[in-house]
Amino acid sequence: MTNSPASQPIVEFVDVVKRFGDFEAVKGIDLEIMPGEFIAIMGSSGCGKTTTLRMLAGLEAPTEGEIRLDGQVMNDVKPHDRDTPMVWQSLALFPFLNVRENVEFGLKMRGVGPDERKDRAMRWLERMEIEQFAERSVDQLSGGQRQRVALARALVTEPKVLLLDEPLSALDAHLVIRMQQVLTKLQRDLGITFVYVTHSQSEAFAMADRVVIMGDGKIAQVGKPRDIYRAPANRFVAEFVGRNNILTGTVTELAGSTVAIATPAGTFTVSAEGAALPAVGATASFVIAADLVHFSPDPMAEENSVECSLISEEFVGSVMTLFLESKDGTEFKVQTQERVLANIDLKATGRFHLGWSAASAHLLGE
Ligand SMILES: Nc1ncnc2c1ncn2[C@@H]1O[C@H](COP(=O)(O)OP(=O)(O)OP(=O)(O)O)[C@@H](O)[C@H]1O
Repeated sequence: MTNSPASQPIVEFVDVVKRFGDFEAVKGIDLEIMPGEFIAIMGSSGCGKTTTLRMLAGLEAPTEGEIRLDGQVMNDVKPHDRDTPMVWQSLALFPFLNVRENVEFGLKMRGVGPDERKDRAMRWLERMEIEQFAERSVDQLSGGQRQRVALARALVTEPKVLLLDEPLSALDAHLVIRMQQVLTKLQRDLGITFVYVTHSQSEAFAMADRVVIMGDGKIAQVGKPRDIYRAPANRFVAEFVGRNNILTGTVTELAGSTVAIATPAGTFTVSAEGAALPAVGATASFVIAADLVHFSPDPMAEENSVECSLISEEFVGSVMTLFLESKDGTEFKVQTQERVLANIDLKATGRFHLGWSAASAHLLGE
């Protein structure tokens, strides 16, 4: 468990670079993680997220920069001398040990005696609700049960930081949701810092306090899930997060902190609150989250509006996404609850007016 004062980061990356030969996999990252935070590192394949986690675990050494744990530089500390166990997709449970022995393993390595080992392992198996399988061989367990054994094994030594590398990616969709709940509850109850690598936005956004978006070996944005979704820092993050409309045009007017941008689909106003104001004549991009776009078969009194024809619709759970196109061919996405559409015959209506406020549009940085 952590003894760090809450205001001191438990993990610090200071200008960390990792090169494999000539190839730079991690290109100078700075990141502070606070005690008790649930951090998700997210990005597409090859962006360097696993390498970042492996450096924190001590499985790779940084080429440049410093990694600190609780204020101590860890660059040359071996994995087993760190308080940062890792749980990953393939689990790496020992097939020749039973469930309880797997959980006891880390304690045995630390010289804890057999009675205490057994007690502590059993407590963790109970906590993970798998104590009835204690004497079973690990290959007689389901995927979800194995995942719980792996968690119990990592947590039995009461680490300061738990590292998780795509731990749910081999599980069925329904089990993923169940294990997400188990993990978030566990993290809250224990107050341990979790650093969780995933390529899945839904996993990252559902569980993490803050999400780190990585692209091409660099950190593109760090923030709360909601802030990343509503206010992506740049086009890369906006595209990665998806479910939004990204428009680009020329700045035609500045009025206070509102910017008018002429795009092929029309001229729209965007709030530049908190962002650097672009110059008139400059090219600028902005994003409007699909769920902040209103729509109606009739013209609307909104700050921004555009007429579109409906191309297709997608229905997932109770959420409906409409794909539309303005006269010039710009695509728009609108997301709404299915019940809102209950009284509209989409196909017969065909054309819709979309509208949004300047405040719900967000100016993108470089
Ligand atoms: N040991 C290694 N030797 C050479 N290149 C490596 C090594 N490990 C990783 N890389 C390269 O570094 C880059 C980043 O790899 P990393 O595993 O961190 O990506 P990732 O974001 O976790 O991707 P994925 O989601 O596919 O696991 C990749 O281009 C990868 O091929």
